[in-house]
Amino acid sequence: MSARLLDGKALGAEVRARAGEAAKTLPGQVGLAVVLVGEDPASQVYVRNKHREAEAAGLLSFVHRLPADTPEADVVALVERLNADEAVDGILVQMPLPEGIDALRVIAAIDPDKDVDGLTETNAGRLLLGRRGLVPCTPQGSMLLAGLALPDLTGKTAVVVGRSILVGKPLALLLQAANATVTMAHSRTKDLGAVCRTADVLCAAVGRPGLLTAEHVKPGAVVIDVGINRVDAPEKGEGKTKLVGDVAPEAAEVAGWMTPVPGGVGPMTIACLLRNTVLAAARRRGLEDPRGL
Ligand SMILES: NC(=O)C1=CN([C@@H]2O[C@H](COP(=O)(O)OP(=O)(O)OC[C@H]3O[C@@H](n4cnc5c(N)ncnc54)[C@H](OP(=O)(O)O)[C@@H]3O)[C@@H](O)[C@H]2O)C=CC1
Ligand SMILES: Nc1nc(=O)c2c([nH]1)NC[C@@H]1CN(c3ccc(C(=O)N[C@@H](CCC(=O)O)C(=O)O)cc3)C=[N+]21
Repeated sequence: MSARLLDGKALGAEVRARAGEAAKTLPGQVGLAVVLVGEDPASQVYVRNKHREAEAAGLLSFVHRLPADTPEADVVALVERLNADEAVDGILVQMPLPEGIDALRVIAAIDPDKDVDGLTETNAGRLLLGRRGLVPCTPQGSMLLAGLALPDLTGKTAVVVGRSILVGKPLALLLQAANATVTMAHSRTKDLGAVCRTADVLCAAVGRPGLLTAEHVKPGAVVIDVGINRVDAPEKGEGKTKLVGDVAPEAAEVAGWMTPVPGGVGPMTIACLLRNTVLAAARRRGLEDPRGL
């Protein structure tokens, strides 16, 4: 058996197109501000992609680049300016922040109603309590991809490997909200293979290339690979690298459905960021959530 592909590029394009259509129905232009501190090469690529996709969807995109040695207080002051800026509907502070800047303090400065990353305590709390808020983009994108394979997760078993605030924890909450029976695994989990093999939906958000293999996968399972790892690729030529996930490619022999890396959860993350920005814009204008978003 070979797993069917859960295509994040194609679904992401649909989600972006719907976000663009919904943005057009709102008065004024929808604005997204991205803050990038320092020169992390991966972050630069992501921020460029976010800017390009936002503009392609008809949103205004403001990218604020600050040097790595910017004092925390200046980053916080920029966030506060963006909170007060009427043209800005969504604020994203790209992680990781340089050493010496406390990410929690910067995140805490973001207006929760502009927090399109869903990282503030307010939005994390809303998600926990099942109230309307802004849901982190990567977990949201993971759920949309899982939904292509299993439109109804009721009674299904789900295992989430990884318990970060950005991915693992919110993803487990979304799976629970969708009536799955959820297990969370992490670096202290005993017999990860046995735990993972219980999963109808197996989600990997770890950051270790190939940590999960065919042995971790229940036959026919839906595998959502959130991991984005840059590794050497000597087969492509000297000094070349490539992106791989947390799940070894041979797992596709056992899985029923699987997300590729690249082209899986990554593109969905950016699409859901645009979706969240349009949602935030509608709510800030006192309007209903746009239909079909
Ligand atoms: N596609 C996308 O859009 C995005 C992709 N990512 C990618 O997802 C991956 C995870 O990111 P993030 O959640 O931020 O990572 P973190 O480093 O914050 O968390 C990693 C988690 O994996 C767990 N872990 C580490 N080693 C093992 C192990 N051997 N067995 C089981 N669990 C383990 C850790 O456990 P413990 O808590 O015990 O330490 C931790 O909970 C990365 O590759 C990142 O690049 C991230 C964000 C967006
Ligand atoms: N505040 C904050 N919010 C984030 O959501 C956030 C962050 N910081 N820091 C880093 C992680 C990582 N992340 C990705 C987004 C898109 C791709 C993506 O588009 N990936 C493409 C490939 C891109 C490439 O070729 O490098 C793919 O998987 O197909 C990947 C990773 C968002 N993150």
